[in-house]
Amino acid sequence: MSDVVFSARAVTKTYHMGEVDVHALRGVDLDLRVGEFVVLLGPSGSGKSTLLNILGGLDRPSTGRVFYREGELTGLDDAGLTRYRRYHVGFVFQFYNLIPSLTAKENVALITDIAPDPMRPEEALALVDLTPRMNHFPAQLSGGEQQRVAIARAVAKKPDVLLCDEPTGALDVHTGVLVLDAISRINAELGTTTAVITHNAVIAEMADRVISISDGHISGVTENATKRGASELEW
Ligand SMILES: Nc1ncnc2c1ncn2[C@@H]1O[C@H](COP(=O)(O)OP(=O)(O)OP(=O)(O)O)[C@@H](O)[C@H]1O
Repeated sequence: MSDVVFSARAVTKTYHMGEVDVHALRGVDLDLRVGEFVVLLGPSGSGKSTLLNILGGLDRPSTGRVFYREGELTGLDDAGLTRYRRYHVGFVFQFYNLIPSLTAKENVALITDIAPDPMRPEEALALVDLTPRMNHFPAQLSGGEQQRVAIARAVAKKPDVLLCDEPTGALDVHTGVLVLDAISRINAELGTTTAVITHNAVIAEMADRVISISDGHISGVTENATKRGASELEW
């Protein structure tokens, strides 16, 4: 069996803004392997979110092809992409998007209620060290705790891939480290292929591989001979 989860081939994305064409991706070739922890590193506007959204089936390339395991995402219709996202992908964004009137456990249960083979909400919250806060509402949790609820919600359906867009963007260092630690533990313990977008080069030290993106291109790929744990990072 191939160890490749995603393959992107000659992927471009152009946004047409009135008279102006914005070339967000200018020809990306990329393979992501089963179980790896990848950081997508690049400056603002370089195309990181666009690439992650295409891999996650939230958006489509303008040209090029994207494969997920033995299927082709670029061959799916909208219903197919929705199924793909629902069953295979967990997303974590910079802002947590929790429902304020539901507790942490209830926010996670929203997903576990519709997934085919989920873990229990309690289990997902234990993975991110939030057992004691399970019955708290978002307003009663710190930013980092809310982000960990969002991570629990993303992984509770046991997705194959976890895609995180600036998960620590709104957090201070200490809280950011706790969030990154939760993400890397999930990658290690569940084997969930994980991609994290950041423009913070320090975070790249946690990854198996660092994919550098600039101006819509992949400008470099490096393997980290040794990975650093989240608690060893400082920025
Ligand atoms: N929906 C859209 N419509 C028009 N242009 C867009 C859209 N989404 C992204 N872009 C443009 O595409 C380019 C790449 O954006 P993208 O969000 O992928 O970059 P990024 O590297 O994730 O940036 P950041 O770190 O600031 O989030 C930018 O020039 C952006 O303005």
